[in-house]
Amino acid sequence: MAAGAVFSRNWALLSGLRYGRKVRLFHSSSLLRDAPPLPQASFFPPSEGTMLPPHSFQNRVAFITGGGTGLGRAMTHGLSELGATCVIASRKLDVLQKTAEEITAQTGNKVFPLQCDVRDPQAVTQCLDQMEKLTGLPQVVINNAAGNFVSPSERLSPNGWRTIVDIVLNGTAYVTLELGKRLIQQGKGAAFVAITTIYAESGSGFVVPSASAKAGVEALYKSLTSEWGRYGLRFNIIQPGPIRTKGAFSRLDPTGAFEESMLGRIPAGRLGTPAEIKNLALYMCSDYATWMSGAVVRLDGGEYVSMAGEFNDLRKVTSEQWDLIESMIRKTKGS
Ligand SMILES: CCC/C=C/C=C/C(=O)SCCNC(=O)CCNC(=O)[C@H](O)C(C)(C)COP(=O)(O)OP(=O)(O)OC[C@H]1O[C@@H](n2cnc3c(N)ncnc32)[C@H](O)[C@@H]1OP(=O)(O)O
Ligand SMILES: NC(=O)C1=CN([C@@H]2O[C@H](COP(=O)(O)OP(=O)(O)OC[C@H]3O[C@@H](n4cnc5c(N)ncnc54)[C@H](OP(=O)(O)O)[C@@H]3O)[C@@H](O)[C@H]2O)C=CC1
Repeated sequence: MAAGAVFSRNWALLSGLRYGRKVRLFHSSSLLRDAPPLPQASFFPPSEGTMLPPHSFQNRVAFITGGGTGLGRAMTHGLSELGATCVIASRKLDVLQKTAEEITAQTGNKVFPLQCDVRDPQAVTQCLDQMEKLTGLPQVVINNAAGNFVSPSERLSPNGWRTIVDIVLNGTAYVTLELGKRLIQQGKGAAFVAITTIYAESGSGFVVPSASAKAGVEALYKSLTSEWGRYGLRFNIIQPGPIRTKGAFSRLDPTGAFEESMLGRIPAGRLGTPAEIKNLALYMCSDYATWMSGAVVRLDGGEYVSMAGEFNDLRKVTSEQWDLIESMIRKTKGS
């Protein structure tokens, strides 16, 4: 389908019309179904299992911000399954407790929930004090907590900007710097991973605070790679493409109108899954990746390069149209 047609259909959706019916404009609406994957997705089925050998994180401690939901929960589950004692931290203690209980019951390894708003440096210090008492310092640190919403930039208030930058950039900095200082003082090494996104590199309209903050996180991690390698600390970055989690899609595509055009841009023809991020994060933090530091790995089914290539829309040209185009090109003589 032509890009214009997809846009018109999305626009009709935003106006409350789909397939000629009025629908409620909520992400959770039963009428607003998830867009189906494209046919080529059958070549690229996601694997849900955990990739590394059993016990890969035995006797290790992992600290995961935002570990109660979405991608953070998947990474916590994987680490716990492979033997790690996990500490998960975010604002909503009830959500953390439920996740911690469920994962502990499934894996037999302890998951500790700690309440912490990463925007508050004092809360971060207190949370890490509590963790040190419970488990000691971690060998694995995943900075995954984030806030985001789509909004025209002219509608952003200073507090809207500050909220996102505080969670994403300042929160990651408070956690990373405080843990780094403690690890250095105790002479202990660790693997840090930050979850950013594909538009940290390109920037993106309508998510400007998030794009700015994620770019800052990448600069922070690349800088510390150089400075703190000598202390046994390594830093890597994952840039996920779109993955349907409630936290992300309720704030980035609340009507469900844009999922179809997202899929059209992804050469693999489907969204990513939390398990795919889990397996990459676990590899990055494992003993198989001790030479990996300062890496930025994009995991997006090819979406980023597909959006960037000038001529990529020629995928829509039919074989008959190519016959015409080719004959026109071949008829051209000289410059
Ligand atoms: C598709 C591929 C790329 C995808 C990338 C995905 C990246 C992600 O980061 S997805 C992660 C999404 N998850 C979350 O955002 C979870 C946490 N989010 C939240 O808790 C909230 O959404 C929020 C970030 C807003 C923080 O909540 P909090 O209660 O602390 O803040 P509020 O008091 O509600 O709001 C603070 C100010 O922001 C303004 N604001 C909130 N929403 C909007 C909006 N939709 N549009 C414009 N402005 C908004 C709000 O009005 C406050 O400002 P002010 O009124 O001036 O006080
Ligand atoms: N899903 C996607 O398509 C993509 C996601 N990402 C990134 O993946 C990561 C996970 O996102 P996802 O799982 O989708 O979304 P979620 O909303 O499920 O995850 C965000 C987590 O951050 C926590 N959090 C938010 N604010 C704070 C705060 N102030 N202090 C501590 N914790 C906080 C939330 O917990 P609580 O509410 O309890 O505080 C929540 O668990 C994020 O870094 C996001 O930017 C990147 C690209 C694509």
